[in-house]
Amino acid sequence: MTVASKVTEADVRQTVAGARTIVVKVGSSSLTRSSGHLDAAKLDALAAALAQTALMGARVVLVSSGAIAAGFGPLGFDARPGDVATQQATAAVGQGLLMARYETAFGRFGIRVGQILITAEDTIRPQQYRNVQRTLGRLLDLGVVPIVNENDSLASNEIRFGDNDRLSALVANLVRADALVLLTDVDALYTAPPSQPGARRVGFVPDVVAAMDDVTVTGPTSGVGTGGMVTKLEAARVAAVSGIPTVLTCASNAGPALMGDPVGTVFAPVKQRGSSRRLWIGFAADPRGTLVADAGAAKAVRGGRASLLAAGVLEVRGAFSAGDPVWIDDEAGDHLARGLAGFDSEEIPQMLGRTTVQLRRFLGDEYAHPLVHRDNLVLV
Ligand SMILES: Nc1ncnc2c1ncn2[C@@H]1O[C@H](COP(=O)(O)OP(=O)(O)O)[C@@H](O)[C@H]1O
Ligand SMILES: N[C@@H](CCC(=O)OP(=O)(O)O)C(=O)O
Repeated sequence: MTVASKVTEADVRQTVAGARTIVVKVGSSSLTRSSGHLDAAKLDALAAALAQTALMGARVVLVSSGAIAAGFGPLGFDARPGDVATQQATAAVGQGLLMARYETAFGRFGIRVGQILITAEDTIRPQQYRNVQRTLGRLLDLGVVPIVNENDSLASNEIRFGDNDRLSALVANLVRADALVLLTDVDALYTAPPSQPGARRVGFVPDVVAAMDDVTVTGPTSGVGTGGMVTKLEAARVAAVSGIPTVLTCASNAGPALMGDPVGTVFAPVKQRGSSRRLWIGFAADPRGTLVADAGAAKAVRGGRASLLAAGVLEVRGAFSAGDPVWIDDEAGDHLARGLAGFDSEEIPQMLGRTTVQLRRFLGDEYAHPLVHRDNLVLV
């Protein structure tokens, strides 16, 4: 949508109702019973609401949690496991069961589903990023509803999304969605956790960045979900700065939310859509190291159109591989930008302070490249 200076709730709801491409995220808490086990009736109801939207011509991507919830019962556990290794094994069992349920549920409407499992690590590698983007695009062209989850069984503890909220915002950005719908176990955002006396429902958030200071949010309270309201606001923020409106409500409101009815909380986009690749670099994962720019390089990077050349870098910190996200800091230690490194951290010390001509002469053609190319760099 075009972002006017005073966008109203009705404008944003209308954009959601008319969205051609929609990413819907459903949390574990909305797919489970109070025991934490998967609730097939809830899953069926959600699939029915999404199928209706898809049959009306929308391109729908579902980001679904629930692998661990679906897996622990069949494995004989009483509750969701707490340790990472058992969670990963449980997700390996549960993910297949979850997909089987979705296949049946969408199949009733003649709709095919396709599974995409993503690790945070995948999302920061340019090749993988393009592959995910291309596959999702092709699935949507084929009329399939892609069902995305974090690849829990392979994700490393250090670098993982954990919750699926931020992943859904990144997917929305990747498929250039017109709307993001976050379905959870509360009907809306409240000014404080709903269990607190005096918490008021918020219907419209014109500026999510400003709103983050005005509401009190906590992590999960259900014992099933992972990120709570904190990561949902973060997802709404990522979507908003990607130019995408977000609706947050409970899963039973999925149908009305997609129709643009006044349910839940709607977040306006805060600026025009940026390049999805750049946004991805900006939000996908935590930087693994730092390149310290000298004053000249810092000025060039701040200008917004320059690559970071080895000639202007004083120091490299941290251990990372080519393609990993890194901070670009100035000499005072302030962050200037995030970017994807062009080289492994071990290769960089010999390159520091050298011009492109010197790099070619002393180290060879393969080193005559920027440490971070401007296409892979986002100012912070
Ligand atoms: N300000 C708030 N407004 C609404 N809900 C909140 C707020 N702060 C915390 N919460 C809690 O966030 C929970 C949803 O997060 P979570 O359990 O992680 O869900 P999901 O599994 O859908 O990701 C709600 O059950 C609610 O209790
Ligand atoms: N990837 C995990 C989801 C983790 C989780 O609970 O996320 P969420 O419900 O979004 O807080 C799973 O499928 O079990």
